[in-house]
Amino acid sequence: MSLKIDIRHQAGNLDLQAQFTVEQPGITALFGPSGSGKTTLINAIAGLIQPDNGTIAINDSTVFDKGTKTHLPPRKRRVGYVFQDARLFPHLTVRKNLFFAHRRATNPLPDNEVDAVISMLGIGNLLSRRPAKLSGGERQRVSLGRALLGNPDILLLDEPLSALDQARKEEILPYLEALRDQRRLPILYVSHSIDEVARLADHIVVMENGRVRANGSVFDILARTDLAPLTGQFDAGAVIPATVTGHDIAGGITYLGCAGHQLIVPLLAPPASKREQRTGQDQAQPSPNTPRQTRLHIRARDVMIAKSIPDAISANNVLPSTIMALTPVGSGSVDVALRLGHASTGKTLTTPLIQARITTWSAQRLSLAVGQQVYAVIKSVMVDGKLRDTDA
Ligand SMILES: Nc1ncnc2c1ncn2[C@@H]1O[C@H](COP(=O)(O)OP(=O)(O)OP(=O)(O)O)[C@@H](O)[C@H]1O
Repeated sequence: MSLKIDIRHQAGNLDLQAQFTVEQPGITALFGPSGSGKTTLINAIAGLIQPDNGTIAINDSTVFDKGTKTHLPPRKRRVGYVFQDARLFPHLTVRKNLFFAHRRATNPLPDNEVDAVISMLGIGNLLSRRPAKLSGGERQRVSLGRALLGNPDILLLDEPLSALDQARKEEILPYLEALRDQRRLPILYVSHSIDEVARLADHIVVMENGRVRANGSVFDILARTDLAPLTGQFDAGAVIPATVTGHDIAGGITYLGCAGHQLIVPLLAPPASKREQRTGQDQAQPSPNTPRQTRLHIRARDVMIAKSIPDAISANNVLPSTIMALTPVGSGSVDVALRLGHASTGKTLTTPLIQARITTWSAQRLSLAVGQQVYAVIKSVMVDGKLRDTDA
């Protein structure tokens, strides 16, 4: 699965010059300030607009090439598009909306997979309803189902959650995670919300003024404090992958594993319980020792640095780390990029990066330098969208 973009397009004041490749399945977020050209770019991929110049290839099939005058119409591109508003036919039931697209697709999803998609999106009980009788979140799930029934090679999502309130967003996010994890379809996801991107995306393409400013894994891009002004409301810091390895219900804590290290946070309820409670099954208690993947958002201002393992402090999470870079921020602070772990001689660390923001005075007092082995003291982390103090 691949998407190769190399286009140039002038639209009003926008001078779009975008060049990037997505080789992997999973979610690639297209992120950037309003007006940076995200929608124009995915409209070009979908075939809704024709760029002034360049090429677009989906799965090695050229869908646009100015040089050879190739411009496949949208329905021949095997692209699923979900807009901000669901755009369902109001006079048709959910079933008819879904199968309207299925019948017209050149290569529709095989019948034996249709039920799996309907069940994955939790819309089986909505099939006889009209769109007016659905919540905003349900409408977007139907819209996702409609796009998937066309059996696309790539899914384009243009801010699919932005018209929903927080509760409806929380309702639909697990379905997007299931889509990412179960169907292994490449998804290009336009979003303004860095929290959504941090939770969902595997890769990020950062756009600014019609240009691709950065392109890389979600973990590398979000650890770059030089991009923090572009990523806006995001607290400078890092997002790192972790596994929920177990719970101590009596002690009120959850154990997380990350790159061979253990972190402790206040007890987390497994997210599956929300879905199961909605379908009527009761699961009030988290089940102990159920591994699941999650992501931790660690803000730079929540990380302190110690040169040796601190004794008798309340912080539970003290992780051996190696200093990779020291970057001044303004006049009085320094961002310290840290890789988890202490490398043995001659070995290069490939563990996740985190950031600590400390005063210049502290950095000088501790004589911090690149390559030094230190300890990151993590005061709080964001897990499942909530900030959790880890020394509580
Ligand atoms: N058909 C057009 N005619 C004139 N200007 C256009 C046209 N299409 C896009 N633009 C210009 O391109 C800019 C970028 O639009 P686009 O919708 O691609 O940005 P965006 O990054 O998706 O923004 P947002 O996040 O606000 O949706 C717009 O602000 C507008 O000035």
